[in-house]
Amino acid sequence: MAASSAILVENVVKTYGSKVILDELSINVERGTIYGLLGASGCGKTTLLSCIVGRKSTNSGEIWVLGGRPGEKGSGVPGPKIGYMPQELALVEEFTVKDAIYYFGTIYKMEAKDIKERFEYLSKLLELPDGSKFLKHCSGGQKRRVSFAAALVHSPELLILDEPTVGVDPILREKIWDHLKDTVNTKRTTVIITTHYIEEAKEANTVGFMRKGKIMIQETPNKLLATFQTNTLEEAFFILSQKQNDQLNNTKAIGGTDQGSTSTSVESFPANYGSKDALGISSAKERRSKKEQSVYMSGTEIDPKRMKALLSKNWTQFYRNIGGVLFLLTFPLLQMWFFANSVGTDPKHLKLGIVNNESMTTLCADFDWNSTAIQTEDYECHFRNLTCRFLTYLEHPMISKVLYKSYPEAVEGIKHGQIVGFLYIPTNFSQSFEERTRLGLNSPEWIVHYGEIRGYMDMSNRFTGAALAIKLYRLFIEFQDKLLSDCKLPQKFAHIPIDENFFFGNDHTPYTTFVTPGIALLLVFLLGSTMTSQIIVKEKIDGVWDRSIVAGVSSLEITLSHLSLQFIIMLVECAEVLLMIWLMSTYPIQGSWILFFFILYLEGVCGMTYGFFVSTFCQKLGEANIFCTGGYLPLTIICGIIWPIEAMPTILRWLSLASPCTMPILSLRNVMMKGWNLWNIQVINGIGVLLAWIVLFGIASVWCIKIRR
Ligand SMILES: Nc1ncnc2c1ncn2[C@@H]1O[C@H](COP(=O)(O)OP(=O)(O)OP(=O)(O)O)[C@@H](O)[C@H]1O
Repeated sequence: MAASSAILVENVVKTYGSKVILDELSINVERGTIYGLLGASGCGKTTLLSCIVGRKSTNSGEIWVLGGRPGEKGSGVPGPKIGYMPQELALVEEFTVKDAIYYFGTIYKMEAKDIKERFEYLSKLLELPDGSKFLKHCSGGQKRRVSFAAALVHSPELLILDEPTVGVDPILREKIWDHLKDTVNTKRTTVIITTHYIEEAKEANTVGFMRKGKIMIQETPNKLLATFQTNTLEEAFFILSQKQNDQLNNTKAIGGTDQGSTSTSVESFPANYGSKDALGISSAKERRSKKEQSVYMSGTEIDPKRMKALLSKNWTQFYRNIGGVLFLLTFPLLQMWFFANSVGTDPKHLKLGIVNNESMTTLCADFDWNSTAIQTEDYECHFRNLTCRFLTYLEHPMISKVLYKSYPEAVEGIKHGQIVGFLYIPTNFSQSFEERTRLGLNSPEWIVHYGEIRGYMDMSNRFTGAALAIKLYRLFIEFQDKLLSDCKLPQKFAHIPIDENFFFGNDHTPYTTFVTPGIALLLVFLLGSTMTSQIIVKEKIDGVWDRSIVAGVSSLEITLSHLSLQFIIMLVECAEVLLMIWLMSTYPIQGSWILFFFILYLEGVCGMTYGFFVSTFCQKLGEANIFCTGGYLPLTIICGIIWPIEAMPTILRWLSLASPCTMPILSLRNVMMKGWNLWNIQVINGIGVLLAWIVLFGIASVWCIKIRR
């Protein structure tokens, strides 16, 4: 009777974009009955069930479940009143069979002894694998039975089963139907079940035939067979489908659209169609706005028992995934090690060509160093064989000398990538250099010309070209220093007239020191965003997130349970990064280690909130990866560790400063190199930017969750 309706769906329309999935669909499921929802693949059965359990919102129409609207406060839906078995397995692969049943039992707030009893009962009934067997080692059919048991564990008032018998052998299938009929008869449980095995729906009290987003008919199986005078439901379904096609074609032929409802569905709708009054639905409830409904749906309750179950699930998932644990814990160490050993140190063994026209380089082997600069009694200095003397300065780990006979040969060497540059030493270099030194500003041009060594660099590789050019310049200054000293002249004349002095590091402070804070922050941001997005998107893909929500867990509980574990992982990862900086950096942290760690950790948390935001709109792991790594690359480019932000166009500079990395990098660098403390305005700015992004990503995530339902 109408008063006993468990589910009432009235003129529901659901679309995905412009595609109509549920087309003014109506069904009525009476309490204490089994309703078999049949239809071809893709006709919208799963979508309908998702709307009934509150997983999906509708465009229009009404849905009432157990006297309330799904998602409405106090309706109990989603919640423990429902036992939901989705089409996907929606189980945690790292669980054992027993873990899976206990997890759902706990979030349904069952006592441990009751869960144990039900587990034993369901193990026998559904022939579940051994309780200690890992789900990832179970067959597809075994997993489906575990999933089915998880929906039954708390003996719910309403069972919503999406193809529970797929992959189940015929004997067990019969057993399952016997169990369903038994619970319906003894406990007045209501069951709505979809199946591809049309004939097994004969066991249902009512069968609804669904096609093209509509219910063509809903009747008792016997009545259907009698009406269509067939022996099987399959034949009845076939006749009805043809009838619907004919009607749609006729409607089109007279200028209608195929969106109109078929007369079949209207005519054959049973008379005992439930009324909202009979379901005890007040008009006040009806007036409740959709907005209010969706606010509740986003879920803000926190229940300690459920939180415990969720935390335990996440922890089990984490530690049983050995590959994941190893990756998360070793990645920061490896990354920092790679960085410290590959960035900032001088290049080695760069091939430098030498064209020595002054003296054959082979003769340099036994040249006399002391005879290269001889001071006479009139305080003049005479140079001989300076080339050989200079070449001793090129015995340096960065340089590997390659001798060339002529200038054109050396040019060919550069062109063919055999050397990264070459030095050309003219004939009479020593003599010309002496004249040039002696005559100074009065030197004729040809003396200047022959008195200099010419360097040619391959700048297609700017790193090696520039590094070699700077090194040669410095080595020449050293060479000149010593030469002037041998000539008893002041060494300062060897230098350009600028006296360089340094604060916070010096001329030799490695590039690594400058770039370390940036690399560390970018790394933890990347780790945070990928870790959070991957874990959450995977949970959604597996269906565990939605299934937990249908079981009554709030989104906030799931989010918090995930984040709390990830906060701890991030703590360990940041500690690893700090340890590596301590071990490998040649420049000790001048400021507070605690402040340094705090900024690092905050950056990781910012990455996590970004990852969470990404997970709210990504359906696939690959998509989430693209957003995380795709966001990381521009951040790296504009954060100022590759090139100064002062060199950027104004708009880009502002964009860089507002990004979640640039200001925090400046703060961290200043804490490290200048010893700034928390009260320094630049440090505060860096922390402020991070906090602002954390809040922004949080707000954007909540907004995205709401609009995507
Ligand atoms: N998130 C989505 N976005 C766009 N289209 C979707 C989405 N989910 C489902 N659909 C489409 O909606 C239609 C109905 O899908 P649904 O899963 O409800 O069918 P079904 O009857 O349960 O099929 P099956 O029996 O194969 O499970 C399909 O055409 C499907 O491609």
